[in-house]
Amino acid sequence: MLFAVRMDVVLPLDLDPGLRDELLATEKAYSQKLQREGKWLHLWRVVGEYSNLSVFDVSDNGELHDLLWNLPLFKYMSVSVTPLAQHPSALAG
Ligand SMILES: O=C(O)CC1=CCC(=O)O1
Repeated sequence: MLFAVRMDVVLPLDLDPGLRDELLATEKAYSQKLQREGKWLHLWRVVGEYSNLSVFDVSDNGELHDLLWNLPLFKYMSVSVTPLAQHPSALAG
């Protein structure tokens, strides 16, 4: 199942710089592991915002929920999820 996910990140201004660096490094490693596993298909920066648009390929809603819940930055994000289906006019699926 494919899902488009938008993540908007807001880090507290007073977040300890060491903790911030550690969180970002952990987030990067986590996302790259899921990309290598073929679960996180696309990861795009939204121009001008601390946000990304991503596409996930997972088995069901529960797997997506768990992947998102375990994002190291999850507590600093707003997340919106859009389930995707094939478009009948699409050349590539
Ligand atoms: O920077 C972001 O958009 C948050 C994020 C998601 C995966 C990652 O590595 O950073």
